[in-house]
Amino acid sequence: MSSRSFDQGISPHSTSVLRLLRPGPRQSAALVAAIAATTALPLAAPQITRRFVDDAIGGASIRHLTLIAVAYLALAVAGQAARLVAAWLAGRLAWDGTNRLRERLARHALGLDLAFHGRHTPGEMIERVDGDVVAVADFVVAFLMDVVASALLLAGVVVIVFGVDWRIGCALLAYCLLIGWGMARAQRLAVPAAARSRAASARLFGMLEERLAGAEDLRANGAGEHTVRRFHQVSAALYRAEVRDARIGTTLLAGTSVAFAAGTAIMLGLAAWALRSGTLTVGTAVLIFQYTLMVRTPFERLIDQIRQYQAALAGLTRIADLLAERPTLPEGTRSLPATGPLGLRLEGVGFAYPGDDEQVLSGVTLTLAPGETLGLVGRTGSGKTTLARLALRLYDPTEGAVRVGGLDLREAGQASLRTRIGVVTQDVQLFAASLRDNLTLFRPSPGDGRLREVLHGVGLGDWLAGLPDGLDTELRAVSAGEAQLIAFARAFLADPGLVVLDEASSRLDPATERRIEQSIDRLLAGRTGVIIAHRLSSLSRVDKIAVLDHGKIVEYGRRADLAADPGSRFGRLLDLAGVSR
Ligand SMILES: Nc1ncnc2c1ncn2[C@@H]1O[C@H](COP(=O)(O)OP(=O)(O)OP(=O)(O)O)[C@@H](O)[C@H]1O
Repeated sequence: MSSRSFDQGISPHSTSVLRLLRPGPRQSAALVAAIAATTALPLAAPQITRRFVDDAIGGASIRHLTLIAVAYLALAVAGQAARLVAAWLAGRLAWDGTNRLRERLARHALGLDLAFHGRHTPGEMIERVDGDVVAVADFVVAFLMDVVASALLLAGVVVIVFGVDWRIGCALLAYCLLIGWGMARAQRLAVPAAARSRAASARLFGMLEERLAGAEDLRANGAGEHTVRRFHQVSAALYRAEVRDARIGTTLLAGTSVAFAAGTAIMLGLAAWALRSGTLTVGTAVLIFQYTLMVRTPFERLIDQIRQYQAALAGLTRIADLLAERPTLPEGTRSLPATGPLGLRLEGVGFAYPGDDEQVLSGVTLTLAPGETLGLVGRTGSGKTTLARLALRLYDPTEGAVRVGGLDLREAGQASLRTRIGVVTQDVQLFAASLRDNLTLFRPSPGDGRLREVLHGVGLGDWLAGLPDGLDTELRAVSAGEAQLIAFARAFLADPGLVVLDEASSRLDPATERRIEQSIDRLLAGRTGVIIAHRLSSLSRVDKIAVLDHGKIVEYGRRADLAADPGSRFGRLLDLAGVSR
């Protein structure tokens, strides 16, 4: 692997990623020393063998020969110890670097806006933040341990043999170059087969994951047999790819072994020739033989790293691309009013999702005074959730402006936005963590007293009392209703001035529904609210109604006025549901 191929493959962004993996100066110095020892100690071993052989032939005493043998043993042990220390140091370096990089990527990914996350699945992000990072870090360790140490060892062997006999040195150098060239070429044959085998394996796992996730639907619809047949086909494709990969691998291994054996025989022949012509001693011939044997392992390691290098380079590029992603929503610098309810005003708002031509909202104008509540009504796909997302500034409108507390949301800073505007979605995300962490979302707790008070406030007092470890209980099986109430409790804790509420559309039991209704009333008291209403009963509490149809407001006004208007859509909706106006 030449340094040129490294330079060609690594972009400036990737270089900045590698900088994150760089160890401190003391760690680097220790590693350099350990790698130097890992290389130098094995290089010294054949010198001792030469001495032993020549001295033995020269009739040295048993004591003298034993001492040389002990020195040889000590050298071997020291070489292994140095390798262990270097591997440990390189491992530490990789772990530290991996953690730094993973943390940086996770923070970066969390800071990117919804438009980005809409384009990338959670699985893809996990692969980036974990899989790619590990591939890169592993390569860094392997690079230091295998590439650097192996290259040093090879160079050392060639230099030493040159010193012994320049003609044999030349032959060894030519042999190394030939073997290196041959192995690199052979590797090129192996890489596509290995890639095909990995792709087949990814397909199998992707299919398994998807089918297992949908197991309930598949069984309910009697699609099990078809799924198993498909599974069989994908497994067969993996088998074929693996067999091909293994066949190429075995052939290459056999070819490499023959090439090394031939090379060793030639070097041995040269040494024998030099011995006969009297230019070498027997010990030196043994030394050359041993050095020739030493070239095989570094070569194999180097060649193996070419394959790892491809994977690491691909990972590195993807990591760098992710780090180069910038939030598309520029951060404002102003703050929303710190206390009290916040008014909401949409002025001629139009919106299309990034990369999508479809106009999801157009010409939406409405006003909510501080403390007022708005019920958003409309058929599925009419744009209710999208409108809520704009009020939370998860996206910016493509036309018009969204103002909260008099401030255009584009001018507001993230911190103020996230504390002053709260959201409760129907898709409540609970984490495998304690109830306390689920309430505070891992932020410093405002105190157990306050948490208990809020849980009582949303009607979860009895539930809390029944939990084995109270606030420290790890949340596992939580019902949909309880999850909703926990989400209300989160919103209470943040004490926002504007609350966006996407009501649960699924049916809950009457008792839970009542508790949720009560919690909504408490949450909205003294706050401005936008409710995406799925239950008409929720609309009894709102001040205003906006009916959305295909992204346009087709009816908007005070609830009481619309209910009283015999021709209004809202009135007809109430009539249809049998709810009194
Ligand atoms: N992330 C997205 N990217 C692209 N288009 C989207 C995205 N989310 C929603 N849409 C599209 O925007 C339109 C409005 O969707 P939206 O979810 O706002 O409707 P909704 O009224 O909330 O529907 P529901 O009542 O089913 O939740 C739909 O045509 C939908 O396909």
